[in-house]
Amino acid sequence: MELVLADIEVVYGKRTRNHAVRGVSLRVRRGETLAVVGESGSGKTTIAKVAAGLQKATSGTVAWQATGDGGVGGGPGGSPARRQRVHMVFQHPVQSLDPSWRIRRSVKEPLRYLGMADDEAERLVRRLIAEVGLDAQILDRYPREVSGGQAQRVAVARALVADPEIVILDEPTASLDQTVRGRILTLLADLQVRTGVGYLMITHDISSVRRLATRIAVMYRGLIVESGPAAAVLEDPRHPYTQALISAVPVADPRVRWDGVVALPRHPDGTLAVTSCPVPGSCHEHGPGLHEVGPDHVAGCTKAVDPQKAATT
Ligand SMILES: Nc1ncnc2c1ncn2[C@@H]1O[C@H](COP(=O)(O)OP(=O)(O)OP(=O)(O)O)[C@@H](O)[C@H]1O
Repeated sequence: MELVLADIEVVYGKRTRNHAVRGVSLRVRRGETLAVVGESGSGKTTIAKVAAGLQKATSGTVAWQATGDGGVGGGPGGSPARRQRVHMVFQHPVQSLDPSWRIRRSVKEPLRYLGMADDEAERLVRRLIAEVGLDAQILDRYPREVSGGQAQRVAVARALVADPEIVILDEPTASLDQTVRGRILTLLADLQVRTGVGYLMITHDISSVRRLATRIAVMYRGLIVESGPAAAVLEDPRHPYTQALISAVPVADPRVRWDGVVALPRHPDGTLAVTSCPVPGSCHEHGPGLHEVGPDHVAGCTKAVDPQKAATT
């Protein structure tokens, strides 16, 4: 199955209208990881919430399409009674768990919601807790009694317990230290191989992108300005904004985040002053639209600058 967002617009506020997302289209397939990257305020979390059904789009559609991989909708994959289509993992794992519930209850909740009998739910919960590398004893604890890394493993177990098609990861490792971050990324990658789950990952963290992404969508001021296979976008970025983002992060230092730390130069009106931009200031509103720059690789720049050419002009 494929989650398809088409032409999503989100405008916050009635009086002071904030056009947070402008005509965004994307798709996430089972077994794939789409990383949505871009600086703070570019609309990534809003897109994640729309995809998860937690935020209504002002216009556009969110739909599931069959891809013939036997997912939800009567195919051979999994019992529909155990299936949830989409689940979200948030940035702050401890805060995302109800403090008054033992871990067992939090992980079991999606199954209870689906009406599963308690003994079957208990069996599944124990299996998932083992799969995320935790001891079953943790089920009797409260969130305040576990570490941030353990809480994120619990959140991943809870996200996967109802066998979703897609898990939305909103900055899944941002609040964790470097070592724990690496382990959670390994866990997410393993679970994807084992279950075929698809990930829509919102992140600032370039090491997460390099590690997990099969596709990358780059957002700038509510627009997708480039998207394509991860290797193509990382190695041959074509939009000046993507080029600026990638060149601003030294590859050798995975601790450097893709945002906040990176101060990109701006014009007084807030648009980016990217030196390789061929038509500065032309991308204010809906931009020039996306066009193909490589196999399955699109960029929304009038010239979709060739980095080598840009360097010599
Ligand atoms: N509930 C809300 N009400 C009003 N404006 C909002 C709301 N949520 C987000 N916004 C605005 O929408 C724009 C996009 O925000 P969003 O959180 O989606 O961006 P982001 O790329 O996820 O940023 P960050 O990385 O900081 O979370 C921003 O201008 C933000 O201020």
